[in-house]
Amino acid sequence: MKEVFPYKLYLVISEEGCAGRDFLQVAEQAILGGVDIVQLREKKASNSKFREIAFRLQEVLVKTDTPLIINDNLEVAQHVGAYGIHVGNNDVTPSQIRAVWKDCKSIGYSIEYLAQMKSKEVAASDCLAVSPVFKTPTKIDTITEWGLEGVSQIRRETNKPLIAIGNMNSDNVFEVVKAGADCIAVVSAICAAKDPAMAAFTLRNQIEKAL
Ligand SMILES: Cc1ncc(COP(=O)(O)OP(=O)(O)O)c(N)n1
Ligand SMILES: Cc1nc(C(=O)O)sc1CCOP(=O)(O)O
Ligand SMILES: [Mg+2]
Repeated sequence: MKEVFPYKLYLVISEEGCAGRDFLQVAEQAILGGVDIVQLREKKASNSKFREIAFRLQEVLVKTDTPLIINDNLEVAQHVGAYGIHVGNNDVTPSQIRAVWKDCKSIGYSIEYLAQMKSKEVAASDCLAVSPVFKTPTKIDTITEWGLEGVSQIRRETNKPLIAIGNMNSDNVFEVVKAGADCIAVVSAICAAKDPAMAAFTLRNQIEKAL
């Protein structure tokens, strides 16, 4: 049987986050290096701009059959025919998404409190983000810094695929996977790297070593 979420290295990208470099080239290079799923996270774009950027990214991703996840925006996700969507506690809920987007292949949901684990929203999700594993300047409106013990604690509560996010880098991904993560999601470790392909390759190697 095909695994629902076989992905190991998850790039979260925005046009602005690539600091002047062409974000499509960054995505392309990252995939060459070992990224196998990409999320477009455009927090400030209008719907029409978000759609336009998503279509451009989708054109790059289809060449390698790499799934596109849209952050937050259900309208954009459906419009571009994305693989799935990622949402948190202040967004449209996984159960609302499930009710209206019948062929959505992946709903990701951020876990910020342990109490969420018993919720119907976790039940409606396909994969869960440990949000964040470590504090990060890339996203400062976070609540719990889970740490390695938090990853293991959430692991014990679910068999759903766990995505670790927040300050993930080549020095810590090995132990984060050992603690129970199935997939590592990054922004800076790839988007701010001089060589995104090499950065992805190094991260992927560490992940594979830990599995
Ligand atoms: C893979 C992944 N994990 C967590 C998040 C954070 O989602 P959320 O809590 O909704 O915060 P914003 O990204 O919307 O600011 C994510 N986007 N991706
Ligand atoms: C998009 C996002 N979500 C987070 C969460 O904790 O839910 S942390 C984050 C940004 C991760 O960036 P970096 O890899 O640069 O630390
Ligand atoms: Mg969100």
